[in-house]
Amino acid sequence: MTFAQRLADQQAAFGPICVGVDPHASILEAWGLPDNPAGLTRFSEILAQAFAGQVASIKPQVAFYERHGSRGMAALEGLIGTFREAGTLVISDAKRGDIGSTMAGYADAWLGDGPFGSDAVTLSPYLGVGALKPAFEKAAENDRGAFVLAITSNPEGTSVQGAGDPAAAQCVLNELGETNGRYWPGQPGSLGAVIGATAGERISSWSIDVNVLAGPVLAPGVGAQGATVQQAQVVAGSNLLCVPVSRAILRAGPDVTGLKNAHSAQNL
Ligand SMILES: O=C(O)c1cc(=O)[nH]c(=O)n1[C@@H]1O[C@H](COP(=O)(O)O)[C@@H](O)[C@H]1O
Repeated sequence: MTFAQRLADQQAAFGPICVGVDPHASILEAWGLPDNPAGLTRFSEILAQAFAGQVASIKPQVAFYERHGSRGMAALEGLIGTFREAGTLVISDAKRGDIGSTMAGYADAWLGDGPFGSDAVTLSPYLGVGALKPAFEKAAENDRGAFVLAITSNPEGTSVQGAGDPAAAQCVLNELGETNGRYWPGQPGSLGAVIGATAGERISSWSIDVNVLAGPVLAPGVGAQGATVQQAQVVAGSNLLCVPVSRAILRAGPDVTGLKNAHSAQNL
């Protein structure tokens, strides 16, 4: 089954809120855990108790594992394996992007069957959407997905993403839509876009058509960055909406019931 279909099925059962797994030093401290690989492992165990098999998806931000070197990355491998075994989709937030030949290495790492193999990965299109082709091919071959940055939740992206007419962000969405149509004709594609829940005004002022994507939209920015789930619904247009929420959920930890309630409170 395609990633797009699996995401739709999971969200029909559990709702569109994806648990953002961002173990900032301050979150570990608030949870009474050390800022080291053992702390990350314990953090993952608590998250698994609260959410494995009980939410549609999680989005681990790999930076917070990378900062602890190989033992940090081992904790990430454990997290990915535990959640995928429980049937929860894992969207690894690695924001990769490089020339095609190098991209093939990233595609193997994040969309293959190795230790970081995930259901989907986030990608950056600055080297060109076409340069990401090895990841798109791997996604099609292995029933995985990708979310490519289009209009990010932070204000600093505006000068680059809004440049040109049509805006660069529209060009990214157009190329993704064409590629979805080629790999997954007649059905929703598994190549998604990242469109911040905070991006409503930019979408209007740049005259962006998000529906050309015909794939899922990952809309971060809800909670700590000030946007609401209703704003996220607007930016996704007619595409399937997936809403990652990190700090606004994790702040309720380490109490497992508190975490579950914080997830439900955001859900539609
Ligand atoms: O790709 C992302 O997930 C992402 C894109 C974007 O435009 N803005 C954005 O905040 N993110 C990520 O989404 C998460 C947001 O975290 P919270 O603001 O705590 O919910 C972080 O992991 C960010 O790296």
